[in-house]
Parts: sequence; structure tokens; C-alpha cells
Amino acid sequence: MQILSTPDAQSLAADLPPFLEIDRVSKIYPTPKGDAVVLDDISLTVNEGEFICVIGHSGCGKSTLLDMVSGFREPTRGEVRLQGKRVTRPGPDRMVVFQNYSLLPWKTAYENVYLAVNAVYPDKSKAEKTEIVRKHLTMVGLDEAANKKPGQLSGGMKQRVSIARALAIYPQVLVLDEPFGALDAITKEELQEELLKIWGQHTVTVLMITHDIDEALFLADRIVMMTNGPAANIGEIMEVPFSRPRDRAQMMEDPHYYTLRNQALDFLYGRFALADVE
Ligand SMILES: Nc1ncnc2c1ncn2[C@@H]1O[C@H](COP(=O)(O)OP(=O)(O)OP(=O)(O)O)[C@@H](O)[C@H]1O
Repeated sequence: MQILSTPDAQSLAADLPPFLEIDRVSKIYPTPKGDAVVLDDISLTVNEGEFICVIGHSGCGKSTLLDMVSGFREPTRGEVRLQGKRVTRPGPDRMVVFQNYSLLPWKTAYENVYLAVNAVYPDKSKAEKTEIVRKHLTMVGLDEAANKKPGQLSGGMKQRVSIARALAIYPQVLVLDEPFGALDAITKEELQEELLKIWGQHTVTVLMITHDIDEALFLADRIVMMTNGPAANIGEIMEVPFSRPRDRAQMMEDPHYYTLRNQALDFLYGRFALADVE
């Protein structure tokens, strides 16, 4: 506040590009039956440090959209910019956590994280890299399991390793593609709380796909609700007004919670319900 009160600082802030911009992005896949327009003219601006959840029916193009932020796919039209710089390929400033963990099965939890840190920070000393790995495994509560391989870990523990690995790179943006979709309800709630704690400690902007409205309401600052494909777009953006740190029980006692929940349900199962498929 103080800093922005000087005219110079004000004009500096005004000159800065938005943190993350999805600017009139469309994605068209060529198919044997002709071009398939999956996403049509999507625009979204995300502030630094925001937590965004994206919801929408299966196949509407959520992964395609976030893949264009992570750089795994290129927009057919439009562009994604991070701090004014066009995204054209994956990079360590944007880390992704998938539902299926994608850990190397023959490496321990420690080694999985170390490999990523070593690949991005080859010039750091071994002691520094070890410190980063240890710190992030501790952060996700995995000190004890550091020397176990993925096959010896539960689904929740594997996802903790994936999150530690992504954050150990110190990305600016963390893309989470249904990270808790395969977990049981209790583990999922535990990991949601840990994710919020970690997000509070790191300066990281999160974009997360979920099918779970309660998860989105608990985690997000804004929920981006997508219309159905083909040619999907953003149908509505819901601001989630609950203060942080959030307390799940307290939130669920707030009548406003149910108003928002019903609004999201109405969007998905009323206005944008999927037609019955034969
Ligand atoms: N490489 C590709 N070529 C052609 N079509 C594709 C390709 N990749 C994805 N699609 C199609 O694009 C559409 C959107 O897929 P996408 O995986 O982005 O959806 P989604 O909303 O993430 O789905 P889900 O919630 O089931 O993961 C789907 O109809 C899918 O079949």
C-alpha cells in the first residue's frame, strides 16, 4: 500500500502486464471427420498468487485449456502470456501435477524430487539440492517415507510426492489436473487442507481442474465454470468470498456457502446439463 502511494510506483504498477493472460484462445483439433473446435475464443486474466479452480463437464476442454498454460499444447488461435511473455513450450516456471502421479517407479520419493531439482538447478551444490528436497518432503509430511518407492506408497502419499516435486522447482504457476480425483474422501480432504497451507507459504498461482464443487469452493478464490463442448467457453466465473485461512466446518455453516454451491450445481446440471447419451 505504502509503496503504491508514490506516483512513480503507481505508474510502474500500471505498466506491468497482467500476471497470466489467456487471450482469445481457441483450440481446433483436426479429425478424420474435419476440424473439431474444442475451445472457442477463451479469455481469462489471473492475478499473481490467485487460486483458480476450473470446473466443467467431462470432455469440455479443461485439460486442453490448462495444457496451453503449461505449454504442452499450442493454441490454434490467440495466445497465453505469463508476465507478458508468450507461452510456447513447457518450462520450470509452470509445473503440472496430474491425477496419475507420474512418478518414476524405480526411484524413491526422495530421488523423484531430487531428479527434478537437479534438472532445473544443476548449478546448485549437492547440499543445497538435498536441502530443497528435504524441505519439500517435510512440507508434505513425507519425511518418514523419503526412501520408499512409489509402489510402497498409498495414492495420497504418491500425490504428496508429486506436489513436493512440483513445488521444489519453485514454479510461478502450479497446474493441477484433477490431482485428488483418484483418492478416497478422507485423504482428499486432508490433501486439500495441506495444499491450502502450502499455497499460503509459497508464492504460487494455482490453476486446478476439479469435478468436485465442494473442493472448488473450499480451495478457490474464483471458480471458472466452462460451458459444454464443442466450442466450449467460459460460461461464468464465481468469486468465492470466504476469508482465509479457511475452516471447512465454519464455511459449511455459512448459508452463503449453499447459495454458491446451488449456483454452481445449477450451472452444471441445469443450464449446462449434458444431454443423455445413448
Ligand atoms: N489430440 C487430440 N486430437 C483430437 N481431439 C482431442 C485431442 N485431445 C483432446 N481431444 C478432444 O478434445 C475434447 C476436450 O478434451 P479434454 O481432455 O481437454 O477435456 P476435459 O474437459 O479435460 O475432459 P475430462 O474432464 O474428461 O478430463 C474431447 O472431446 C477430446 O476428445
